[in-house]
Amino acid sequence: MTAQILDGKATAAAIKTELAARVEALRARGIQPGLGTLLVGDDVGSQKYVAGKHRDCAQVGIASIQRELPGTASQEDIEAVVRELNEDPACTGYIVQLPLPRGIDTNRVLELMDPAKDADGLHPTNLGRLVLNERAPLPCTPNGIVELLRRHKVEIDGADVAVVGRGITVGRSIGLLLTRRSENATVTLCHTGTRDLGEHLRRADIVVAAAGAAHLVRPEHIKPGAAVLDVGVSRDPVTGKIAGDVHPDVAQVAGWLSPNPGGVGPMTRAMLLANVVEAAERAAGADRVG
Ligand SMILES: Nc1nc(=O)c2c([nH]1)NC[C@@H]1CN(c3ccc(C(=O)N[C@@H](CCC(=O)O)C(=O)O)cc3)C=[N+]21
Repeated sequence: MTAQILDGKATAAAIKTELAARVEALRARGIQPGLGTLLVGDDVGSQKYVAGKHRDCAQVGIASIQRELPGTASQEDIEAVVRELNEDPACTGYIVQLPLPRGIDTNRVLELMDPAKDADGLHPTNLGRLVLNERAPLPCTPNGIVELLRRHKVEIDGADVAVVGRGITVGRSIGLLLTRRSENATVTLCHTGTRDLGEHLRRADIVVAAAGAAHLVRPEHIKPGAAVLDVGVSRDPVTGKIAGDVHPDVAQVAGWLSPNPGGVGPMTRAMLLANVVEAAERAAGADRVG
């Protein structure tokens, strides 16, 4: 038996179709959602990601606002663009593409963003709201993972989840989503200081591998039938090829496996669009109340 595929590409396409209908409804009321991106420097990978986000926007009817600064931009230059995007009514949500160049205080830039326009769901205010169970844009990758599991009817309620990696964008925030009453999972956060990673992985019904360590999660770590999500991206030091955190042979043991690429990545992008649409809907609702 090989694992069933958690098909992020197809699921993201379905979500985009749903979002297109919501955008259409907003536009019928005279509201045009717009996603802004701020890209600093000329990293080819970052340029590619940002271009992909604008392509996604075009597909669902969201307008694009593209801002770019050279890699030599100062803290003040970057903050000036953030202030502009905060003020721009055409921009209903935006992201500052990470990483920012060396020497830039990233947290100071992110804190300057209007939390109501935070399409990544990673603004400190919004992470705080998540802790407090208040409505807020949700972090895109964790939200994409939950949505991918839901739409494949993988049982989350009561599941033991092992998360590998304590990065801000995935590891540290996904437990906040999965332990809400609506998801009801039990979550263990593993990291490089975890004494016996295998012990935690072997008891997990769901494994989220987000460490950025090539093929760290191996078939002998996986409980037969478990759902495994491969979030990591790293370069194999030997072959130079891009590798996920999950060894390919895990497919022989797992019940569900998200491919990489084609799994969590497209879901992250779909959830970014969802945050933009929701922010525009929220703003429209606030308008109505006056
Ligand atoms: N403010 C900010 N927000 C981000 O969300 C953010 C960021 N900065 N910096 C960089 C990382 C990386 N990231 C990816 C999202 C989707 C794919 C994705 O869809 N990948 C395709 C691969 C296809 C391709 O390479 O185009 C897949 O997994 O199938 C990849 C990478 C978001 N990031």
